[in-house]
Amino acid sequence: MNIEVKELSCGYGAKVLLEGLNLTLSRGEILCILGPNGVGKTTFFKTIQGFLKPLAGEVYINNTLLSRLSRRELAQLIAYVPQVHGHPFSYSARDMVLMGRTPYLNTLSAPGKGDSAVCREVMEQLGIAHLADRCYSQLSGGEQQMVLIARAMAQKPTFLMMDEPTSNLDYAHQMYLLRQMIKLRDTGLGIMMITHSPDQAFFCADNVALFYRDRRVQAGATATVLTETSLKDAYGITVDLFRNRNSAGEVVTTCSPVMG
Ligand SMILES: Nc1ncnc2c1ncn2[C@@H]1O[C@H](COP(=O)(O)OP(=O)(O)OP(=O)(O)O)[C@@H](O)[C@H]1O
Repeated sequence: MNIEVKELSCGYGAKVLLEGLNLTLSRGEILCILGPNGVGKTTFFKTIQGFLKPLAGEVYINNTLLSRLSRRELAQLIAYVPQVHGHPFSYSARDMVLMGRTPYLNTLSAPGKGDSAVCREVMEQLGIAHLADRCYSQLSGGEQQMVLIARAMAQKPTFLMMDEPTSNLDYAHQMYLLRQMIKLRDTGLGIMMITHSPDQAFFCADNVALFYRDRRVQAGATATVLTETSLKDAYGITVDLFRNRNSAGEVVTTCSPVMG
């Protein structure tokens, strides 16, 4: 089972942002998408989820052309965690998570006990069960972020797409979330995640796709794609990469910008 992108070009009409993109996300894999602001990462996500037509090329989900899948079929395969923004309605956090069950409900049917049990389970798994009765719009940005992730997990997808999921989280919650992603990856989920942090990619990604301003995308194993040269090329800043053993004995790569 995989998402396969073949010779994909995406953008808006005459505004081409990416060209000739080839990559695959398999189950049990984390793929991080990196690149400068405005380069087309979210546009790529919209294209993969069928909200935007490809300008050229194809997207296949489990060998089926994306355009052949219904919205319901797609929602049972791919869950999306958007960037946090205000929600005008006063739903409880529990009801927000319950919305993740929509792809499994028939028209006019309400969520049942099984759906509630799934929601309870994912909220517990993500450590946010205590937020269930709180009003979503009154939660902090980080708490809202975790609720949106729980909603996506309640969808019981094969693939999870996350747009900067750690942007509102404090340092401890960032690490907690990345560890959860690794656990979910190990249960067979395929995860595609946009991040602005090469360190996060080094921490959790099996593969990365680095988007450049000139429409190029370099995709492959994290250590092969993210180098001092490619990061300078993509972001225009000099960085040093350090490969060390941490106090737990794990080999880790970290990235440090060179000032001046
Ligand atoms: N509906 C639209 N029509 C035309 N251009 C758009 C539309 N939506 C976004 N854009 C433009 O497309 C470009 C890429 O936007 P996108 O949100 O994909 O970038 P991104 O790489 O996700 O950026 P960031 O890292 O800042 O979130 C931007 O210049 C943006 O203004």
